[in-house]
Amino acid sequence: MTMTLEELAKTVAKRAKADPEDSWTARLIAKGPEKCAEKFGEEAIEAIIEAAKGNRAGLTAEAADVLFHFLVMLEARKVPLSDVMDELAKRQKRSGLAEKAARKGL
Ligand SMILES: N=c1c2ncn([C@@H]3O[C@H](COP(=O)(O)OP(=O)(O)OP(=O)(O)O)[C@@H](O)[C@H]3O)c2ncn1[C@@H]1O[C@H](COP(=O)(O)O)[C@@H](O)[C@H]1O
Repeated sequence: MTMTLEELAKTVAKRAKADPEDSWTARLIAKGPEKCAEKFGEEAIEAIIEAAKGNRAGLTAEAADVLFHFLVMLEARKVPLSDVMDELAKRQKRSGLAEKAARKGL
């Protein structure tokens, strides 16, 4: 069983409109975009800790939390996942090092 980020983003958009009594997504969204961003940051730190420890199972679980809360943060600010993917697609023709060098030249 696998799922795509696009599928999860659709679930997040749907659950954002649910009753906060019944949905973690709706509860977070109801607290506002700043809280959603803060929660994403907390989950990212938990993932960093597991990565630093070399705990693969822990990192897998925390990475899932990061991706879910990343999508909630985007939903809270109404940034579509497709815009993020389009931004990545634009970068596909250029290596990250070349992009960094070009930015330094600005
Ligand atoms: N993928 C997730 C998902 N990942 C994590 N979480 C929730 O995120 C919350 C994280 O809370 P906490 O930080 O308090 O928990 P913690 O990270 O264990 O932290 P500690 O308290 O242990 O330090 C938990 O309640 C998890 O259940 C998620 N909640 C929902 N989803 C997806 O969203 C769908 C809709 O969920 P609802 O919005 O709840 O209906 C679900 O069917 C899933 O597909």
